[in-house]
Amino acid sequence: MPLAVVTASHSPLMHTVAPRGDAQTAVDSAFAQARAFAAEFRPDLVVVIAPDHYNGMFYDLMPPFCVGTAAEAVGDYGTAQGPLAVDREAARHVVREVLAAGVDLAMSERMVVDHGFAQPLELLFGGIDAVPTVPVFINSVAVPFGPVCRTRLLGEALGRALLALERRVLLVGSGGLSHDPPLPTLDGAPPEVAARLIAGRHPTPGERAGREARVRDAGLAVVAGEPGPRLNPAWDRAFLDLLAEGRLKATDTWTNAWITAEAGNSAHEVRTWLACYAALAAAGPYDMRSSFYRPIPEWIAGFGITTAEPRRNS
Ligand SMILES: O=C(O)/C=C/C(=O)/C=C/C=C(\O)C(=O)O
Ligand SMILES: [Fe+2]
Repeated sequence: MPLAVVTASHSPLMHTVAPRGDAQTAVDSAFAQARAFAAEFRPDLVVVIAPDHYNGMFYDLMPPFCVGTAAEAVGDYGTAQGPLAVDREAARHVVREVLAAGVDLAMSERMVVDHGFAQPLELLFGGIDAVPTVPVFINSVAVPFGPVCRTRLLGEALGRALLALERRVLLVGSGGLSHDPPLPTLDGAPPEVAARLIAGRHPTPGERAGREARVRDAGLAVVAGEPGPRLNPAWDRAFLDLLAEGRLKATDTWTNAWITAEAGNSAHEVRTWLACYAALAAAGPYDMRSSFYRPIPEWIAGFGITTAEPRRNS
């Protein structure tokens, strides 16, 4: 049974900061195209691969990869709060098979997720609990990271596990591309920030509002004419080309320091895209069906959306 892929950037600023020109319309229409692709594929399982931003995963125990056999969204940046419709049996199958393939990953019976998971579920399917889901977390924010090839191998193992299910599985990758939004780092953090990064679960509504306001203000500063964090459209386009041409192994030589220097601290979120495409490649040659890209400084994001499916016999 087939696999298919949709990947999309997410942004906490998407619904609160208006970008210049026609960027909003262009993004809306690219999402409409991705929605139509997903609807036509008729998935009976959606595997969402996404990062977290210190809402569910903290430095008290930070896994590189984790599958949720049950999951709840915190409801940040205007996304819904509540349980995801996790397909528990499929999630447990994925954990078993990926571990058996030699790729270590954690499992959570109470995974907590944020807008990284919720935004694509809402934008593609209309809600966080609208489709049977297996949530797969890839740490893309909390350094240190393992080598990029580990993510590719995770994707390959995931793809093989999903093929064995004999279901119509849509993989959704969330995050990237080049971007560096304001996110605290543990190194050099003042004690109260470090405490939040280590175990900042259940913030008060005031604390959450403060965090969200800081990110929104960064976007509004760009709207007001400040330069904002650097994006790297050339790097983003090269990554999109690499995916379209199936040259996934080329990322094995990428170092984490190089990714950060070229594309920003949060560019590591492209690991979610790499895992999706590696999973799809496990089913054989594929074709990218659509590829949208815009640098959107007001959202502090090189913003991309792609769709892909196995190559059809001609
Ligand atoms: O300041 C904080 O504690 C949290 C900041 C965020 O959650 C920022 C998120 C940014 C993205 O998800 C992005 O990919 O741009
Ligand atoms: Fe993010």
